[in-house]
Amino acid sequence: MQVLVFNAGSSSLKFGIFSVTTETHEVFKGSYERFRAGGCECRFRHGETDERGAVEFDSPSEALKVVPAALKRFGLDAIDAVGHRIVHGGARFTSPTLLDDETVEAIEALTPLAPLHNPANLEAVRLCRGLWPDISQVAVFDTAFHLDNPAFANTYAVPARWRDAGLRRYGFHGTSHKYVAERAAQEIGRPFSDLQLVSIHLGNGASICAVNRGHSMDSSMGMTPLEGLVMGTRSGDVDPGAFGFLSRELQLSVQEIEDALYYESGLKGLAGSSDMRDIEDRAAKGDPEAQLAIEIYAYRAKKYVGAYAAAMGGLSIASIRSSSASESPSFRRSWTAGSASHANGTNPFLIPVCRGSFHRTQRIDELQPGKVLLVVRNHNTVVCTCDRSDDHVESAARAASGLAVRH
Ligand SMILES: Nc1ncnc2c1ncn2[C@@H]1O[C@H](COP(=O)(O)OP(=O)(O)O)[C@@H](O)[C@H]1O
Ligand SMILES: CC(=O)OP(=O)(O)O
Ligand SMILES: [Mg+2]
Repeated sequence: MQVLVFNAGSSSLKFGIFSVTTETHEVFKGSYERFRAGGCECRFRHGETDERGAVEFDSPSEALKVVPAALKRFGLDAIDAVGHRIVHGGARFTSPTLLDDETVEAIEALTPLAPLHNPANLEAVRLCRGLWPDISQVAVFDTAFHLDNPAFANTYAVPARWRDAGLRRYGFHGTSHKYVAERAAQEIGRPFSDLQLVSIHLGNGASICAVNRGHSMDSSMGMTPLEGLVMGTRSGDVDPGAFGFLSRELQLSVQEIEDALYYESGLKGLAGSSDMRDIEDRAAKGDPEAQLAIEIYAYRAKKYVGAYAAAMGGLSIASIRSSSASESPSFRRSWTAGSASHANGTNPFLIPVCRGSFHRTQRIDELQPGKVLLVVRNHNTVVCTCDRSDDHVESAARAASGLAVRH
């Protein structure tokens, strides 16, 4: 079965064709990213072909329209099912779901809780439903993995009437965290259900998940993908007291504050660009603003790792799925800063929060681009071989093939 999969993210459009039999095998991988006014970068990989180029689209939505032609050019337009990564599935979507008018409408209703994502995800759904009305379209949800988080982790300490209205924590990047955690367990040959794992996902959106003995226990994102880590354009954690301050001092409306937290904050707010590659270039030339932005970004992530290790009562593995971790020397310096072992280049951030010592830790500067690093306590360290862009899409391909067969 040939499955087309879309991950229409906040800063990129990724898609792939999977051949799904007993094994799931990616036969084509396409992406449009680094959108700027007037253009973006594209890449298509198929067999021996690895084509890179610059094209004129200035948004993922523009790029989406040419995907069918790109697939046709590679002779890949015979499709049996389509899988879509959908970011917010609310409390309703607990598992992969066939898309029809009613489910699409329900996902659309969740747009206020994921304004950067659900509209982009649904554009891909609409395009595919228009092109292939008779083919099963399946959604997999970032939120589903976290839906059984314990109440002490997913409840905000706010008035009951707010909670009754639906104010609660969800968590995102669930397909990625689950995929990486399962692969981590496989790599070290231990049951998933035995491990206390912290999964660190650093992309344009970024989150950390405590995966406790096979289940998501907590994650740094909340009701929306705005809480938690510093991201490309999103602030992550900010004192809620900021709303009153900004309203009184700068006379900003709720909408203005929310827009700034989603679109103008994070790395962009700190250093003028949302892309770690730009900031790394400037940091390497000694730009203090860029250096501080990277320090803040790394520091916030490290804080969550420590918190989750403490919350789970231990830590077997930390995994990092991140281009910045693999390719930004300033990030790696900040990540290992503040530790006595810094001098020998190990990645010691876990030591203060773990009992015992590390048998051996992976040098973070050995992390290969596109790979996931696992830091394993009392085991030989393993670099897991999953590609950083496979996590959401592979989950979607499996789900789509399963549901399409049953449909
Ligand atoms: N070579 C690189 N070096 C440093 N950072 C990178 C590199 N490639 C990508 N990044 C960072 O990762 C982000 C893209 O993450 P990704 O997860 O692919 O996007 P999305 O969150 O839109 O799916 C970029 O915005 C950039 O900050
Ligand atoms: C949920 C989220 O932040 O997704 P992305 O990383 O694709 O922006
Ligand atoms: Mg992403």
